[in-house]
Amino acid sequence: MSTIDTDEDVIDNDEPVLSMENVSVEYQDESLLESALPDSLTERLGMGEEPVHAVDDVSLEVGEEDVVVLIGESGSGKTTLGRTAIGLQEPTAGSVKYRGYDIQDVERGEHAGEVYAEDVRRALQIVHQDSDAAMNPYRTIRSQLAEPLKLWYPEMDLNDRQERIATMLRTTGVTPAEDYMERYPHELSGGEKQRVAIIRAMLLEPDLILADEVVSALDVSLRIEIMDLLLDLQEMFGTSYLFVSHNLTNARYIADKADGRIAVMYLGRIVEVGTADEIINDPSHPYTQILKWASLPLDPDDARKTITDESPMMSEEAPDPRNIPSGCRFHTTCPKAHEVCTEVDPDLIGGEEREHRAACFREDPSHEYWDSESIHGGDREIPL
Ligand SMILES: Nc1ncnc2c1ncn2[C@@H]1O[C@H](COP(=O)(O)OP(=O)(O)OP(=O)(O)O)[C@@H](O)[C@H]1O
Repeated sequence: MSTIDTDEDVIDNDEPVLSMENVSVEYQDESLLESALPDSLTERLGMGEEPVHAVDDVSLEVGEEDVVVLIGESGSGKTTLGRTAIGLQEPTAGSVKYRGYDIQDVERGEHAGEVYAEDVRRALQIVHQDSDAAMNPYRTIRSQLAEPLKLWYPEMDLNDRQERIATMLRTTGVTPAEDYMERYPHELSGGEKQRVAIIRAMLLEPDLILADEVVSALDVSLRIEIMDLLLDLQEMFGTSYLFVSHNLTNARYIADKADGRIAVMYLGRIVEVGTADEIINDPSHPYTQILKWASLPLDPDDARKTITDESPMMSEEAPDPRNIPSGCRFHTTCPKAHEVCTEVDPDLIGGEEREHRAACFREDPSHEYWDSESIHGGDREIPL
Protein backbone atom coordinates (compact mmCIF):
# COMPACT_ATOMS: atom_id res chain seq x y z
CA MET A 1 0.00 0.00 0.00
CA SER A 2 1.09 3.56 -0.46
CA THR A 3 2.24 5.39 2.60
CA ILE A 4 1.30 8.80 3.87
CA ASP A 5 3.35 11.50 2.29
CA THR A 6 4.48 12.94 5.55
CA ASP A 7 7.48 14.91 4.31
CA GLU A 8 8.33 14.69 7.98
CA ASP A 9 11.75 13.17 7.54
CA VAL A 10 13.23 16.14 9.28
CA ILE A 11 15.78 13.99 10.95
CA ASP A 12 17.74 12.10 8.39
CA ASN A 13 20.90 10.85 10.02
CA ASP A 14 22.65 7.61 10.92
CA GLU A 15 21.92 7.84 14.62
CA PRO A 16 19.94 5.00 16.21
CA VAL A 17 16.19 5.49 16.44
CA LEU A 18 16.57 5.39 20.22
CA SER A 19 19.58 5.33 22.46
CA MET A 20 19.33 5.27 26.21
CA GLU A 21 22.40 5.95 28.27
CA ASN A 22 22.62 5.23 32.00
CA VAL A 23 18.91 5.90 32.42
CA SER A 24 17.45 5.82 35.93
CA VAL A 25 13.91 6.55 37.01
CA GLU A 26 12.91 7.00 40.62
CA TYR A 27 9.40 7.55 41.88
CA GLN A 28 8.87 9.48 45.05
CA ASP A 29 5.71 8.53 46.87
CA GLU A 30 3.74 11.78 46.52
CA SER A 31 1.00 10.66 48.93
CA LEU A 32 3.66 10.16 51.57
CA LEU A 33 5.28 13.51 50.90
CA GLU A 34 1.96 15.26 51.21
CA SER A 35 0.87 13.15 54.13
CA ALA A 36 -0.05 14.87 57.35
CA LEU A 37 1.55 12.06 59.36
CA PRO A 38 4.41 13.23 61.55
CA ASP A 39 7.87 12.02 60.46
CA SER A 40 8.29 9.98 63.64
CA LEU A 41 5.14 7.99 62.84
CA THR A 42 5.92 7.38 59.16
CA GLU A 43 9.34 6.14 60.24
CA ARG A 44 7.86 3.84 62.86
CA LEU A 45 5.45 2.45 60.26
CA GLY A 46 8.41 1.73 58.03
CA MET A 47 7.24 4.35 55.54
CA GLY A 48 10.58 6.03 54.93
CA GLU A 49 10.93 8.43 52.05
CA GLU A 50 13.21 6.16 50.09
CA PRO A 51 12.11 6.43 46.45
CA VAL A 52 11.13 3.48 44.28
CA HIS A 53 14.10 2.71 42.05
CA ALA A 54 11.99 1.62 39.08
CA VAL A 55 14.81 1.79 36.50
CA ASP A 56 18.43 1.88 37.51
CA ASP A 57 21.31 2.79 35.20
CA VAL A 58 20.06 1.19 32.00
CA SER A 59 21.72 1.64 28.59
CA LEU A 60 20.09 0.26 25.47
CA GLU A 61 19.87 1.03 21.77
CA VAL A 62 17.03 0.41 19.36
CA GLY A 63 18.03 0.62 15.72
CA GLU A 64 16.22 1.00 12.42
CA GLU A 65 13.54 -1.68 11.91
CA ASP A 66 14.74 -3.24 15.12
CA VAL A 67 12.79 -5.20 17.72
CA VAL A 68 13.80 -5.21 21.36
CA VAL A 69 11.66 -7.17 23.79
CA LEU A 70 11.75 -6.15 27.46
CA ILE A 71 10.96 -9.11 29.63
CA GLY A 72 10.85 -9.60 33.38
CA GLU A 73 8.47 -10.21 36.23
CA SER A 74 5.88 -7.68 37.38
CA GLY A 75 7.52 -4.60 38.88
CA SER A 76 10.89 -5.14 37.19
CA GLY A 77 10.61 -1.75 35.44
CA LYS A 78 9.64 -2.73 31.89
CA THR A 79 6.80 -0.25 31.50
CA THR A 80 8.74 2.54 33.17
CA LEU A 81 11.70 2.00 30.87
CA GLY A 82 9.40 1.83 27.84
CA ARG A 83 7.59 5.04 28.78
CA THR A 84 10.89 6.76 29.42
CA ALA A 85 12.15 5.59 26.03
CA ILE A 86 9.32 7.35 24.21
CA GLY A 87 9.43 10.49 26.33
CA LEU A 88 6.32 9.90 28.45
CA GLN A 89 8.40 9.71 31.61
CA GLU A 90 11.31 11.97 32.38
CA PRO A 91 14.40 10.08 33.57
CA THR A 92 15.82 11.00 36.95
CA ALA A 93 19.30 10.48 35.52
CA GLY A 94 20.85 9.61 32.17
CA SER A 95 19.66 10.48 28.69
CA VAL A 96 17.23 9.17 26.10
CA LYS A 97 17.98 10.21 22.55
CA TYR A 98 15.81 9.98 19.48
CA ARG A 99 18.07 9.95 16.42
CA GLY A 100 20.77 11.64 18.44
CA TYR A 101 18.58 14.33 20.02
CA ASP A 102 17.92 14.23 23.73
CA ILE A 103 14.14 13.90 24.00
CA GLN A 104 13.84 16.04 27.10
CA ASP A 105 15.97 18.79 25.53
CA VAL A 106 13.72 18.69 22.47
CA GLU A 107 10.67 18.96 24.75
CA ARG A 108 12.21 22.12 26.23
CA GLY A 109 12.63 23.51 22.72
CA GLU A 110 16.40 23.35 22.83
CA HIS A 111 16.73 22.08 19.24
CA ALA A 112 14.09 24.33 17.69
CA GLY A 113 14.80 24.77 14.00
CA GLU A 114 16.18 21.23 13.73
CA VAL A 115 13.63 19.10 15.52
CA TYR A 116 10.47 19.84 17.46
CA ALA A 117 8.70 18.04 20.28
CA GLU A 118 5.79 17.26 17.90
CA ASP A 119 8.15 15.42 15.53
CA VAL A 120 9.40 13.23 18.35
CA ARG A 121 5.92 12.60 19.74
CA ARG A 122 4.66 11.52 16.33
CA ALA A 123 7.73 9.36 15.73
CA LEU A 124 7.45 7.49 19.04
CA GLN A 125 4.02 5.96 19.57
CA ILE A 126 2.51 3.61 22.13
CA VAL A 127 -0.01 0.77 22.03
CA HIS A 128 -1.31 -0.43 25.40
CA GLN A 129 -2.51 -3.76 26.68
CA ASP A 130 -5.92 -2.30 27.45
CA SER A 131 -7.27 -1.14 24.10
CA ASP A 132 -10.62 -0.33 25.78
CA ALA A 133 -9.06 2.32 27.95
CA ALA A 134 -7.48 3.90 24.89
CA MET A 135 -10.79 4.16 23.02
CA ASN A 136 -13.75 6.45 23.33
CA PRO A 137 -16.81 4.18 23.69
CA TYR A 138 -19.12 6.84 22.19
CA ARG A 139 -17.32 7.34 18.91
CA THR A 140 -17.12 5.18 15.80
CA ILE A 141 -13.90 3.52 14.72
CA ARG A 142 -13.81 5.90 11.75
CA SER A 143 -13.87 8.89 14.05
CA GLN A 144 -11.24 7.46 16.41
CA LEU A 145 -8.88 6.68 13.58
CA ALA A 146 -9.45 10.04 11.91
CA GLU A 147 -8.52 11.92 15.06
CA PRO A 148 -4.73 11.46 14.99
CA LEU A 149 -4.65 12.08 11.24
CA LYS A 150 -6.51 15.37 11.70
CA LEU A 151 -4.14 16.35 14.45
CA TRP A 152 -0.87 15.50 12.74
CA TYR A 153 -1.80 16.02 9.08
CA PRO A 154 -4.33 18.88 9.11
CA GLU A 155 -3.73 19.47 5.42
CA MET A 156 -5.06 16.01 4.51
CA ASP A 157 -8.58 16.30 3.05
CA LEU A 158 -11.57 14.24 4.15
CA ASN A 159 -11.46 11.82 1.20
CA ASP A 160 -7.78 11.10 1.62
CA ARG A 161 -8.30 10.52 5.29
CA GLN A 162 -11.19 8.10 4.74
CA GLU A 163 -9.27 6.27 2.06
CA ARG A 164 -6.21 6.06 4.25
CA ILE A 165 -8.21 4.57 7.12
CA ALA A 166 -10.08 2.10 4.91
CA THR A 167 -6.87 0.93 3.23
CA MET A 168 -5.18 0.43 6.57
CA LEU A 169 -8.14 -1.54 7.92
CA ARG A 170 -8.12 -3.79 4.84
CA THR A 171 -4.36 -4.26 5.01
CA THR A 172 -4.58 -5.39 8.59
CA GLY A 173 -7.44 -7.80 7.98
CA VAL A 174 -10.23 -5.74 9.56
CA THR A 175 -12.77 -6.28 6.77
CA PRO A 176 -15.21 -5.30 5.40
CA ALA A 177 -13.48 -2.02 6.21
CA GLU A 178 -16.51 0.20 5.48
CA ASP A 179 -18.58 -1.85 7.90
CA TYR A 180 -15.98 -1.72 10.67
CA MET A 181 -15.52 2.02 10.27
CA GLU A 182 -19.10 2.61 11.38
CA ARG A 183 -18.90 0.36 14.42
CA TYR A 184 -18.41 1.38 18.03
CA PRO A 185 -15.73 -0.19 20.25
CA HIS A 186 -18.23 -2.43 22.09
CA GLU A 187 -19.10 -4.03 18.73
CA LEU A 188 -15.53 -5.28 18.32
CA SER A 189 -13.88 -8.36 19.80
CA GLY A 190 -10.73 -8.02 21.93
CA GLY A 191 -8.52 -8.95 18.98
CA GLU A 192 -10.27 -6.48 16.66
CA LYS A 193 -9.90 -3.70 19.19
CA GLN A 194 -6.22 -4.43 19.50
CA ARG A 195 -5.89 -4.29 15.70
CA VAL A 196 -7.61 -0.90 15.67
CA ALA A 197 -5.28 0.35 18.41
CA ILE A 198 -2.28 -0.78 16.37
CA ILE A 199 -3.68 0.83 13.22
CA ARG A 200 -4.20 4.09 15.05
CA ALA A 201 -0.55 4.20 16.07
CA MET A 202 0.63 3.00 12.66
CA LEU A 203 -1.38 5.59 10.69
CA LEU A 204 1.16 8.16 11.82
CA GLU A 205 4.00 6.09 10.39
CA PRO A 206 6.03 6.29 13.57
CA ASP A 207 9.68 5.26 13.71
CA LEU A 208 9.07 3.24 16.85
CA ILE A 209 6.10 1.80 18.71
CA LEU A 210 6.18 0.90 22.38
CA ALA A 211 3.97 -2.20 22.40
CA ASP A 212 3.23 -2.60 26.11
CA GLU A 213 1.82 -6.07 26.83
CA VAL A 214 -0.28 -5.75 23.67
CA VAL A 215 -1.03 -9.46 23.43
CA SER A 216 -1.16 -10.39 27.12
CA ALA A 217 -4.93 -10.15 27.45
CA LEU A 218 -5.62 -12.21 24.31
CA ASP A 219 -6.09 -15.94 23.74
CA VAL A 220 -2.99 -17.80 22.65
CA SER A 221 -4.07 -18.14 19.00
CA LEU A 222 -4.88 -14.43 18.79
CA ARG A 223 -1.53 -13.55 20.32
CA ILE A 224 0.26 -15.10 17.37
CA GLU A 225 -2.06 -13.29 14.94
CA ILE A 226 -1.39 -9.91 16.51
CA MET A 227 2.37 -10.48 16.70
CA ASP A 228 2.32 -11.53 13.03
CA LEU A 229 0.39 -8.36 12.23
CA LEU A 230 3.05 -6.27 13.97
CA LEU A 231 5.72 -8.04 11.98
CA ASP A 232 3.87 -7.51 8.67
CA LEU A 233 3.42 -3.84 9.47
CA GLN A 234 7.07 -3.59 10.32
CA GLU A 235 7.91 -4.84 6.85
CA MET A 236 5.56 -2.31 5.23
CA PHE A 237 6.51 0.71 7.30
CA GLY A 238 9.98 -0.07 8.60
CA THR A 239 8.86 0.51 12.18
CA SER A 240 10.93 -0.48 15.19
CA TYR A 241 9.31 -1.99 18.26
CA LEU A 242 10.03 -1.88 21.93
CA PHE A 243 7.87 -4.82 22.92
CA VAL A 244 7.11 -5.24 26.62
CA SER A 245 6.09 -8.66 27.86
CA HIS A 246 6.21 -10.78 30.99
CA ASN A 247 5.81 -13.90 28.88
CA LEU A 248 8.90 -15.68 27.61
CA THR A 249 6.97 -17.53 24.91
CA ASN A 250 5.70 -14.31 23.35
CA ALA A 251 9.09 -12.68 23.72
CA ARG A 252 10.74 -15.56 21.96
CA TYR A 253 8.18 -15.60 19.14
CA ILE A 254 8.45 -11.97 18.14
CA ALA A 255 12.18 -11.53 18.77
CA ASP A 256 12.96 -14.69 16.83
CA LYS A 257 10.80 -13.80 13.82
CA ALA A 258 12.03 -10.21 13.71
CA ASP A 259 15.65 -11.13 14.23
CA GLY A 260 15.52 -8.90 17.28
CA ARG A 261 16.82 -9.06 20.82
CA ILE A 262 15.44 -9.83 24.25
CA ALA A 263 16.49 -7.71 27.23
CA VAL A 264 15.79 -9.35 30.58
CA MET A 265 14.99 -6.93 33.42
CA TYR A 266 15.29 -7.56 37.13
CA LEU A 267 14.63 -4.91 39.77
CA GLY A 268 15.09 -1.99 37.39
CA ARG A 269 18.20 -3.27 35.65
CA ILE A 270 18.85 -5.13 32.38
CA VAL A 271 20.59 -8.29 33.58
CA GLU A 272 20.92 -10.05 30.24
CA VAL A 273 20.47 -9.15 26.60
CA GLY A 274 20.79 -11.26 23.47
CA THR A 275 18.98 -12.82 20.55
CA ALA A 276 15.93 -15.00 21.17
CA ASP A 277 18.09 -18.06 20.57
CA GLU A 278 20.75 -16.92 23.05
CA ILE A 279 18.28 -15.98 25.76
CA ILE A 280 16.03 -19.03 25.41
CA ASN A 281 18.50 -21.75 24.48
CA ASP A 282 21.64 -20.50 26.16
CA PRO A 283 20.68 -18.18 29.03
CA SER A 284 23.72 -17.02 31.00
CA HIS A 285 22.30 -15.09 33.93
CA PRO A 286 20.89 -17.22 36.76
CA TYR A 287 17.80 -14.97 36.77
CA THR A 288 17.13 -15.68 33.09
CA GLN A 289 17.67 -19.36 33.78
CA ILE A 290 15.10 -19.19 36.57
CA LEU A 291 12.67 -17.30 34.32
CA LYS A 292 13.04 -20.11 31.82
CA TRP A 293 12.61 -22.72 34.52
CA ALA A 294 9.47 -20.97 35.75
CA SER A 295 7.91 -20.67 32.28
CA LEU A 296 5.61 -23.25 30.86
CA PRO A 297 7.45 -25.63 28.55
CA LEU A 298 7.80 -23.81 25.25
CA ASP A 299 7.09 -27.01 23.39
CA PRO A 300 4.21 -29.03 24.92
CA ASP A 301 5.94 -32.26 23.89
CA ASP A 302 9.06 -31.18 25.67
CA ALA A 303 7.79 -31.12 29.24
CA ARG A 304 11.21 -31.31 30.87
CA LYS A 305 10.13 -29.45 33.96
CA THR A 306 8.09 -31.60 36.26
CA ILE A 307 6.16 -30.64 39.35
CA THR A 308 8.77 -32.48 41.39
CA ASP A 309 11.45 -29.96 40.45
CA GLU A 310 12.36 -27.99 43.53
CA SER A 311 12.43 -24.21 43.08
CA PRO A 312 15.98 -23.07 42.38
CA MET A 313 15.29 -19.69 43.98
CA MET A 314 16.96 -19.11 47.35
CA SER A 315 14.21 -16.72 48.43
CA GLU A 316 10.59 -16.44 47.35
CA GLU A 317 10.29 -12.96 48.81
CA ALA A 318 9.42 -10.31 46.21
CA PRO A 319 12.30 -7.87 45.81
CA ASP A 320 11.76 -4.37 47.18
CA PRO A 321 12.50 -1.58 44.69
CA ARG A 322 12.82 0.90 47.58
CA ASN A 323 15.56 -1.15 49.11
CA ILE A 324 17.81 -2.61 46.42
CA PRO A 325 20.20 -5.23 47.82
CA SER A 326 23.88 -4.31 47.88
CA GLY A 327 26.24 -5.76 45.27
CA CYS A 328 24.41 -7.81 42.66
CA ARG A 329 20.74 -7.05 43.24
CA PHE A 330 19.86 -10.70 42.51
CA HIS A 331 22.19 -12.19 45.11
CA THR A 332 19.50 -12.76 47.74
CA THR A 333 17.64 -15.09 45.36
CA CYS A 334 20.50 -16.42 43.26
CA PRO A 335 21.45 -20.08 43.79
CA LYS A 336 24.97 -19.33 42.54
CA ALA A 337 25.74 -16.23 44.62
CA HIS A 338 29.22 -15.92 46.14
CA GLU A 339 30.55 -13.48 48.73
CA VAL A 340 31.72 -11.03 46.08
CA CYS A 341 28.18 -10.80 44.71
CA THR A 342 27.02 -9.29 47.99
CA GLU A 343 29.56 -6.47 47.63
CA VAL A 344 30.11 -5.62 43.97
CA ASP A 345 27.43 -4.71 41.42
CA PRO A 346 28.22 -6.41 38.09
CA ASP A 347 27.94 -4.57 34.75
CA LEU A 348 26.82 -6.32 31.59
CA ILE A 349 29.73 -8.53 30.56
CA GLY A 350 30.33 -10.16 27.21
CA GLY A 351 30.87 -7.69 24.39
CA GLU A 352 29.51 -4.78 22.46
CA GLU A 353 26.01 -3.27 22.33
CA ARG A 354 24.45 -5.90 20.10
CA GLU A 355 26.23 -8.95 21.51
CA HIS A 356 25.02 -11.46 24.08
CA ARG A 357 25.78 -9.95 27.50
CA ALA A 358 24.90 -10.78 31.08
CA ALA A 359 25.43 -8.87 34.31
CA CYS A 360 26.98 -11.81 36.14
CA PHE A 361 30.57 -12.41 37.25
CA ARG A 362 30.28 -16.00 36.05
CA GLU A 363 30.68 -14.58 32.53
CA ASP A 364 34.28 -13.67 33.33
CA PRO A 365 36.41 -16.82 33.79
CA SER A 366 39.15 -14.85 35.56
CA HIS A 367 36.88 -12.95 37.96
CA GLU A 368 37.55 -13.15 41.69
CA TYR A 369 34.03 -14.65 41.92
CA TRP A 370 35.54 -18.07 41.30
CA ASP A 371 37.78 -17.78 44.40
CA SER A 372 35.05 -16.26 46.51
CA GLU A 373 32.96 -18.48 48.84
CA SER A 374 29.41 -19.47 47.92
CA ILE A 375 26.93 -17.83 50.30
CA HIS A 376 24.75 -20.96 50.24
CA GLY A 377 27.43 -23.52 51.00
CA GLY A 378 27.86 -24.44 47.34
CA ASP A 379 26.34 -23.52 43.98
CA ARG A 380 22.96 -25.03 43.25
CA GLU A 381 21.98 -26.18 39.79
CA ILE A 382 19.02 -24.65 37.99
CA PRO A 383 17.13 -27.45 36.22
CA LEU A 384 16.54 -26.42 32.61
N1 LIG B 1 3.76 6.23 39.14
C1 LIG B 1 4.42 5.47 40.00
N2 LIG B 1 4.64 5.87 41.28
C2 LIG B 1 5.31 5.12 42.15
N3 LIG B 1 5.83 3.91 41.86
C3 LIG B 1 5.63 3.43 40.61
C4 LIG B 1 4.91 4.18 39.63
N4 LIG B 1 4.87 3.44 38.47
C5 LIG B 1 5.55 2.30 38.73
N5 LIG B 1 5.99 2.29 40.00
C6 LIG B 1 6.79 1.25 40.64
O1 LIG B 1 7.98 1.11 39.88
C7 LIG B 1 8.37 -0.25 39.80
C8 LIG B 1 8.44 -0.64 38.31
O2 LIG B 1 7.11 -0.62 37.79
P1 LIG B 1 6.79 -0.95 36.26
O3 LIG B 1 5.33 -0.81 36.07
O4 LIG B 1 7.69 -0.15 35.41
O5 LIG B 1 7.22 -2.47 36.17
P2 LIG B 1 6.76 -3.57 35.12
O6 LIG B 1 7.89 -4.50 34.98
O7 LIG B 1 6.26 -2.92 33.89
O8 LIG B 1 5.58 -4.27 35.90
P3 LIG B 1 4.14 -4.70 35.38
O9 LIG B 1 4.37 -5.81 34.40
O10 LIG B 1 3.43 -5.15 36.62
O11 LIG B 1 3.54 -3.45 34.77
C9 LIG B 1 7.33 -1.03 40.58
O12 LIG B 1 7.84 -1.23 41.88
C10 LIG B 1 6.13 -0.13 40.60
O13 LIG B 1 5.34 -0.36 41.76
